[in-house]
Amino acid sequence: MSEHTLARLAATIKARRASTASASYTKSLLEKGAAACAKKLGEEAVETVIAGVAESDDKLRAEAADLLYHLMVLLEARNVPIEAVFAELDSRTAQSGHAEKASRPKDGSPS
Ligand SMILES: N=c1c2ncn([C@@H]3O[C@H](COP(=O)(O)OP(=O)(O)OP(=O)(O)O)[C@@H](O)[C@H]3O)c2ncn1[C@@H]1O[C@H](COP(=O)(O)O)[C@@H](O)[C@H]1O
Repeated sequence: MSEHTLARLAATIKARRASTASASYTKSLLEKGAAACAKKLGEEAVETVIAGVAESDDKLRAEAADLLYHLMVLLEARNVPIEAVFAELDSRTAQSGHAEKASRPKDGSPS
């Protein structure tokens, strides 16, 4: 799993919205609207939490994959590009780098 995996999945989900194929779970979910997609994401989040507390690593991995998929579907339903989420994360990394530098003593000695 990488940023590219998520970007590829986002592109597939977007393509499913425009698809005329009837047998797409993604398309049927998107057609129900953002509120239904958000509800589904909430269910998957709860399942992931339960797996994180009380189930096997395999189960947690599977639930985490479901959770990411449903997050991507919600982003598509709301027309929020995954690249905007990546940019948000990148800006936080940059900010925390600045915060680290700012908290270092000016003479460079260890704190
Ligand atoms: N990554 C996923 C993916 N992860 C989870 N899911 C589906 O999400 C659902 C979540 O599990 P549940 O047990 O809650 O499902 P359910 O009871 O069948 O669902 P509901 O009726 O409650 O909505 C399952 O139906 C899974 O198949 C996914 N469905 C599709 N994809 C990918 O999305 C792309 C488009 O797929 P299609 O929509 O099938 O064309 C492809 O690349 C797929 O691999």
